Amino acid sequence: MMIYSRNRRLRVSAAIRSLVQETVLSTNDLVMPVFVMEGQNKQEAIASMPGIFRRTLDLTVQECRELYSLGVKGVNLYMKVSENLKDNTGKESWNDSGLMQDTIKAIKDAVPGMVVMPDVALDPYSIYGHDGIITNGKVDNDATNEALTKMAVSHAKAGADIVAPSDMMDGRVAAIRTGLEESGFTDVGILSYSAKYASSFYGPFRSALDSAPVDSQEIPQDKKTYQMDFHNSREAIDEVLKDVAEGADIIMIKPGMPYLDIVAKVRETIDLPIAVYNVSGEYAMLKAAAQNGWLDNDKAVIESLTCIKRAGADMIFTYAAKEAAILLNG
Ligand SMILES: NCc1[nH]cc(CCC(=O)O)c1CC(=O)O
Ligand SMILES: [Mg+2]
Repeated sequence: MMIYSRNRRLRVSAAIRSLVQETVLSTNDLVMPVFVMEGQNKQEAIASMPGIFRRTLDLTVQECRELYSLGVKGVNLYMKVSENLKDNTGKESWNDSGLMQDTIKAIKDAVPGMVVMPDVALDPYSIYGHDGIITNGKVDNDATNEALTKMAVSHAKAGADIVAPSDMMDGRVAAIRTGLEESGFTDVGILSYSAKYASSFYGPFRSALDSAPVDSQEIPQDKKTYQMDFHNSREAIDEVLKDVAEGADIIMIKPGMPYLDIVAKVRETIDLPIAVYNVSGEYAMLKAAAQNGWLDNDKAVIESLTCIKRAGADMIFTYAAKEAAILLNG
């Protein structure tokens, strides 16, 4: 039997393979999450995320300069909030001279071209470690939306390009959009974490910010009443379509690697840009294996990010953004 059609013909040389490549990762696809803390000229390593640090504002700005010169054009900001500033309402989050607001201003001053995307969620500011205000032992959806709106408007005042709500309250995109329009911030975009799952892969992030739900009988011990159930995928489409209708500019799916079926499905459904979050636990797994010599770090980084793009991501939030940019720049 003659075989006329041979797929291996297009794999014969590196040059042919490069001509037929469907998906190519570039620095244009990368967004770096950064952790900021109070103080000056200090950085603290995060044990469960090798290569990742919490930095004070001055060092964060320096890092943003470096990222931008490597071609990373977006940063996603998270604050380590002092215990004495935490309460149930999260009101420090809309303090116009809070650490987040100062960080946004400082980055936009030093690196104006950098797309600054602050995280909009209450957990780092909450004494309970929840993404919402607690009323009678429950996460109060509508009260939380009011807080998130104040927070997003305060970020916009500080100069944020795009606000990124990661809380999973219902109706918060519409609330935030209305707040931004009413305050005149018509050009500030919303990147909505639309399909965010209650995931065990967020563990290293929560230890980086000390933001896990606190151990108490009075409050839910997990985030399952607002983040999605990982058994479900059709529900993700419903979440995404609602956020599109409410005025989201970019939608996010999170986590990344174990959820690429969701990314592909959403890609077929909507035409807005899709962001995917390659989360802390995914990063930790890869680093742990690489440190043991069980995986080739550089190859695994580029492969995993390229595959996330292949599934349908237009941009990837990843702790490997800097090292990937260095590798891509050759
Ligand atoms: N609003 C909280 C938030 N924003 C980003 C992450 C996780 C990111 C990561 O694991 O890298 C989390 C954790 C959570 O929902 O508990
Ligand atoms: Mg939703």
